[in-house]
Amino acid sequence: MQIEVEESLTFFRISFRSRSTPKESAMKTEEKTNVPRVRIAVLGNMNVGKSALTVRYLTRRFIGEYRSNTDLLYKQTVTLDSGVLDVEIVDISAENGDDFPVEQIQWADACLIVYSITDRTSYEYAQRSLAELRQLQNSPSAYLIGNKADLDHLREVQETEGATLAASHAIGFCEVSVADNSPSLYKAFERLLAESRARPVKPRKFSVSKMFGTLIGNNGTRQSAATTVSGTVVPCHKGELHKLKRRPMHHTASL
Ligand SMILES: Nc1nc2c(ncn2[C@@H]2O[C@H](COP(=O)(O)OP(=O)(O)OP(=O)(O)O)[C@@H](O)[C@H]2O)c(=O)[nH]1
Repeated sequence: MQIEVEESLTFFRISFRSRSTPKESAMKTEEKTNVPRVRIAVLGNMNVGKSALTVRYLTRRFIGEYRSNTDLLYKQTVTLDSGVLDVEIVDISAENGDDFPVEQIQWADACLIVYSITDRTSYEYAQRSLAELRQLQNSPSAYLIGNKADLDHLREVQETEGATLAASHAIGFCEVSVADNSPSLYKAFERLLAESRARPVKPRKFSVSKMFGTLIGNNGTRQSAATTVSGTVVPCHKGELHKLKRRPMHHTASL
């Protein structure tokens, strides 16, 4: 089954409307003043599950086929134990070729590098990406994820290989199954958010004209301390993302 992006977004928008009254929305806007922001780039070869993983984290849902040949920017507000955080996640389309997406990575405060344990080529892509990342000045913090752990019978990459690669770059690593809703996925995001939490910022104006849809919160199965509040999805065409400058990172010990 293939779900086109816009169909999915319509679904999310409907769900969002039932959640807040205009008064509540206004209050949320006010509360958002000075909300810290963290930007995450999700990087990996084609078909490793980048979109499924991003949507799973933000909505707790698994979308089997999420077809998009452009980068998608997700904006979401999450509540962690220590407070509210604006999270922006760019799901980098691998269909734009093999070039390392420097602009997207420089835009981000943190980078999730994903491969599939069933696809050695995707592991090699992750290896190259980590090597490229290391070359960048002021490179974002990173985390390595081996996805599709439910397909152990098709495994081409051993867990120790992922762990060794991550250790050689001094970053975190876990294997997950986005399909099976592995709790480790949420821990990976939370660790990245904790490492990359941005400092408080001035209020921002969201571009309604660019707002293609709305992502909703959870489906009642709370997986972690993070609770999704509201969000938007913005398709980012090549060259658009880097116009948004990265703000200086503000590291905190914990959220
Ligand atoms: N078995 C299994 N399939 C998964 C898992 N995660 C994603 N998939 C499937 O893998 C395929 C690719 O998932 P996507 O999320 O579209 O992957 P992507 O990396 O965004 O792909 P591109 O858009 O090509 O860059 C889809 O058929 C998903 O249903 C998982 O944990 N287990």
